[in-house]
Amino acid sequence: MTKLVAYQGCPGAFGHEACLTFLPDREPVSQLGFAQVIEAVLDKRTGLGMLPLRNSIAGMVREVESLLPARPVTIISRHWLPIRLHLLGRRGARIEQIHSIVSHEMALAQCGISLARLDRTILTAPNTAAAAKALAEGRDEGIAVLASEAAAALYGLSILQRDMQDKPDNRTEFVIVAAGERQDELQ
Ligand SMILES: O=C(O)C(=O)C[C@]1(C(=O)O)C=C[C@@H](O)C=C1
Repeated sequence: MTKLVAYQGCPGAFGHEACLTFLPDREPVSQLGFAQVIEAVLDKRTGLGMLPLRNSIAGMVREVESLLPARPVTIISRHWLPIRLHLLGRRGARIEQIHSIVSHEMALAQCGISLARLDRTILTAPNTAAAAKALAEGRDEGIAVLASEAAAALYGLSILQRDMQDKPDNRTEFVIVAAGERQDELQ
């Protein structure tokens, strides 16, 4: 049976990249939110869950920080993933046309300096890759998203401006969680 790991978002999300990087032998399973990642683990639909806990610029991921002690899951390992955030637009879009920038609130918080310089309307999305997918499926050339290079390639978006993060060594600590406290019961 294929071993599974739950993550929040869709392919191209940093949670997805964390699964491919730190658990390459497991199949990543997309979940809508962080709470659903934990429920997937507790319901035994996946053996493990991958959750972002803190970022070197933006600090703690508050929702994950409060969920972890509230549910019967154990952190079995911790890993830092480098995070590069690029400004992505629809193919052919130019940066002058952009009126709004959309991303996950943690990603937006990592790019405060570049965003202040651009001075556009800021909108939040549940996930960086979900924002990229919605942009690709829509029609508005005035919207850009902050997301990964993998998301640009997956959803056919153009990179309008590279490396929007405030510091070049930006990184997020991901935790791998399992149900209960016994590591030898993992599926
Ligand atoms: O939106 C994503 O792509 C995520 O995986 C979530 C998340 C987070 O919640 O911190 C993960 C890593 C980055 O710090 C930005 C966003």
